[in-house]
Amino acid sequence: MTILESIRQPRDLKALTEAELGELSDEIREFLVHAVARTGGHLGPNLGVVELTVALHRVFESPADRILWDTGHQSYVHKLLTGRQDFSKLRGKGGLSGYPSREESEHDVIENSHASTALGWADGLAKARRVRGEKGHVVAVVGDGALTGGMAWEALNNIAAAKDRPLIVVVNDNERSYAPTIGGLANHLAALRTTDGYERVLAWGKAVLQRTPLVGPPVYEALHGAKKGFKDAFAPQGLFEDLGLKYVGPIDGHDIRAVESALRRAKRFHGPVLVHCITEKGRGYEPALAHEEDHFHTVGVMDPLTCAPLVPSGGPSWTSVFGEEIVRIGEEREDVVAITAAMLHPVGLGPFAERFPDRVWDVGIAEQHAAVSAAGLATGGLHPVVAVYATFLNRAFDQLLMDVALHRCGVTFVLDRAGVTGTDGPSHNGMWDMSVLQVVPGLRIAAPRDADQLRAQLREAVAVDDAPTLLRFPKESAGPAIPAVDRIGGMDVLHEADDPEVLLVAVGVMASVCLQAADLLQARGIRCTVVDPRWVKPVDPALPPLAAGHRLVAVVEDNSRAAGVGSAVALALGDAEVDVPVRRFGIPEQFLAHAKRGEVLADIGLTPVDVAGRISASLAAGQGLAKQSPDAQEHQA
Ligand SMILES: Cc1ncc(C[n+]2csc(CCOP(=O)(O)OP(=O)(O)O)c2C)c(N)n1
Ligand SMILES: CC(=O)[C@@H](O)[C@H](O)COP(=O)(O)O
Ligand SMILES: [Mg+2]
Repeated sequence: MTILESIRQPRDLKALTEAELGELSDEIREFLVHAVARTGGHLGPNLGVVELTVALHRVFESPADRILWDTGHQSYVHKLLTGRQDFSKLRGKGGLSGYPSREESEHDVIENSHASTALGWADGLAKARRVRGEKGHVVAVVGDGALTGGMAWEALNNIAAAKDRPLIVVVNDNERSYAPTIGGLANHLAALRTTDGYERVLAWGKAVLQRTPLVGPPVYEALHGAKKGFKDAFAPQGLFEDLGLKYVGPIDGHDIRAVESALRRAKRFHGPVLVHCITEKGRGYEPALAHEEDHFHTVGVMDPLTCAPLVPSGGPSWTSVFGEEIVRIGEEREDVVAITAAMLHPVGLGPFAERFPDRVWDVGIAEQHAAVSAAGLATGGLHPVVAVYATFLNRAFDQLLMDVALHRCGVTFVLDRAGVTGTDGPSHNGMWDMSVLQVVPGLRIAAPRDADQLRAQLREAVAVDDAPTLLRFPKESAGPAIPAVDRIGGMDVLHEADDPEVLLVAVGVMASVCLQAADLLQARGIRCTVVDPRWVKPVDPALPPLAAGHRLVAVVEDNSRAAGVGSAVALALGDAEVDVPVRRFGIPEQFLAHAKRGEVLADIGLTPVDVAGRISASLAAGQGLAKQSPDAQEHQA
């Protein structure tokens, strides 16, 4: 039995010797590389927190002490030490989640994936403990990247204000988000890390320790106790101490003894403490360390020896199509600039940054700032393209509404990972954008159905300089081109029939589902028109008159059914007094468990067979009995 297998719960760690802890760390890294290579997942971040996680679980008594992981993508080691060692279906249907999950364990507190929230949670939990007179520590682990998010600073402002309320913030500083973390905060962390004299003092301390093994631990404690003095003498004045947090660090986050010592001192302190740990993303796995772009932040299924992908790609990704086209547009228009929220490569802006390094900004994990800054750029005469994952735009709703739309700024938002993303679980699906954004006056939303449409609609979007525009597309490959057979208004007709009964409105990537559903319906003698509205907000004025020539309208979208495109179409038909029932096919109003995208779509009935089956059942039940029937009622699927 390996040491790792012998760890069933955190308390099992306490009996291990220093040598065994070293062995355990090696075993964990070996386990992570092989397990994550089999399923895909967040490899680099987890390789970086092995010793930190072991130390946390040796010093604190989870779950009585609450250990919170910001973003949650670095919680695999925590899972391994809290009784979850079956990683065979990690992020897959029925397997472990890629993030903390309350359903999985009493040791998990926040079910996250959106960054920069853990400090706010910690603030609330610490306050609750105080009010209820409960004992126990609250510890929040936050990355240097997550610390660039505004929410983290709102929380720190509150945490620092309560001098007598214990709360421990552990900064896991690996100098990277995906790419190196940017900005004033990153510079400050670097200054704390690299002050020459301070480094020399630390090196001297380590050397003393190594020479005196018997008195090592007490000397270590004394050395760390004296650190504040050293820091004042040699390091720049700490921003955190100026704010009112006790600063402990910087600590070598791969030295379990050093981390434990720092955590124990933090635990004894009766107010807010920040422990600054220096770690290495991808630690112990050469291919990750050598990977300049992101140190294997996430990997797909791969061979752990060669790192060759084991799942064939299905053609160019949506991301790469966007990435290439925005460079072409950039060549033609000098005013087009780009913004990323710490995800330059994942959103496809890498080539643009290479070609136009002065026309792209990484603003950190700060979607709200990205939107407001874009409003400023637009007002300053440029056309910004803000590229984010769909789920993260939720953060910037108010800024899109009040700063961009109210001021009629020509800003283009590009939402990658829209719709069901699947394996990253409930918080990562980009399934709300077309609902929450319906209410934004002046905003135009495009949902391209294929790569050609993405290129064309991106160009249409950046041509709008007096209102916000937005494009959304899903994860993975863009699939084959879907030709139009006709154009009505601004909409592409994808399939026609004589005397059609059903109008299928295919939103973006759901075009292929609708075409297949139309074939299935045709086989049952039900004739369909399939139309791709291209721009789904506002509803094309040609849609209501087209709908009037059918018995039933079915809107199929990879977005929440609640208040999405289907609802907007129903509203437009109502306003135009077109009395044809509308069935809405979309994502039910629920949080979707992690599984592959295809599995999730099948579970929620967004497949051609389901769509066709439900449409023919509606018709058989008498819905849309006659074209333009005055009695037809709008149908809520
Ligand atoms: C609001 C939000 N925006 C973007 C992301 C995408 N994202 C996931 S992890 C990450 C980088 C996190 O860096 P850091 O906190 O330093 O953790 P590390 O991976 O370095 O351990 C980003 C940008 C996110 N999770 N949440
Ligand atoms: C934690 C987080 O938000 C990202 O790391 C995300 O998991 C990446 O998703 P993709 O793998 O789809 O880029
Ligand atoms: Mg980091």
